[in-house]
Amino acid sequence: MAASGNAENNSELRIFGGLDDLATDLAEYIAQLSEDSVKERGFFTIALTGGSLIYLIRKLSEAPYNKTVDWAKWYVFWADERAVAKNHVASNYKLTKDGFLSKVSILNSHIYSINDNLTVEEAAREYEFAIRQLVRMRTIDVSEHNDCPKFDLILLELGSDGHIASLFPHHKTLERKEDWVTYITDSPESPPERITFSIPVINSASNVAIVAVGTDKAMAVQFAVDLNTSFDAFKLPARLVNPNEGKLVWFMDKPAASFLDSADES
Ligand SMILES: O=C1O[C@H](COP(=O)(O)O)[C@@H](O)[C@H](O)[C@H]1O
Repeated sequence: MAASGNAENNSELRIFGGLDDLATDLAEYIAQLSEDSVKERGFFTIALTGGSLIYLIRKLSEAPYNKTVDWAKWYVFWADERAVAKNHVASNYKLTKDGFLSKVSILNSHIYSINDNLTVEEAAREYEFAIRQLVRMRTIDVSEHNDCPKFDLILLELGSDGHIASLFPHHKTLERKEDWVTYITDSPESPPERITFSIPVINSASNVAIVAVGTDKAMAVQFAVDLNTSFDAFKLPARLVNPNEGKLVWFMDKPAASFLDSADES
């Protein structure tokens, strides 16, 4: 693995020769954050997304983590969801349940999936309300910077157009400052209706990790990571990820990192 950091914005790039090494390191990173959060606050609040990410966190359900992680302290959320039934192949909940949740002992009452029986607007409001209750009880920490929830970890996957969660280039959701959870009805990727965390919520997390794998992500990675290049961030939502008080770690394979100078060092 090649690693490099940027002290100015508290970010780190981890570049791996293969997906198995990436998955091993990602599992260790999540397990360590879980241990630290449980020690510090008694809970671990994690927001997941869809894509190949769920396959890449599979090692958490294997030894030693299946035994060593304090699963009873986990609270699981989704940073985005597609407006489809929970048993639909495009559902991020289904993907996560089949690939991860069904293999570890997280309490059902700690799994906060997004309601698939409402309009996206209603589902977003309901989800935000549930998160507000958990912030009030301090199960989810609160940001000292604003009143936003401070998740212990938000785990995102980069889209080849630079989208993260369901925040797409040039979309008006990128400007939402007040909403914690918002919705779209015109996603450029199917399905068109989706629910998503807003940028302020993502940037209020204690830790944000972005996974990028494959050559089709290389261009988006370059513009998201190289903050010295002038570039309109609204064209590339991942560039807007800059945790206020937290840390950002990128996990990528060599093809995704191939346009970065640091990729040559590994
Ligand atoms: O639509 C989505 O895409 C991203 C990942 O992008 P992909 O092009 O690699 O599939 C995913 O993280 C997000 O949760 C999802 O809804």
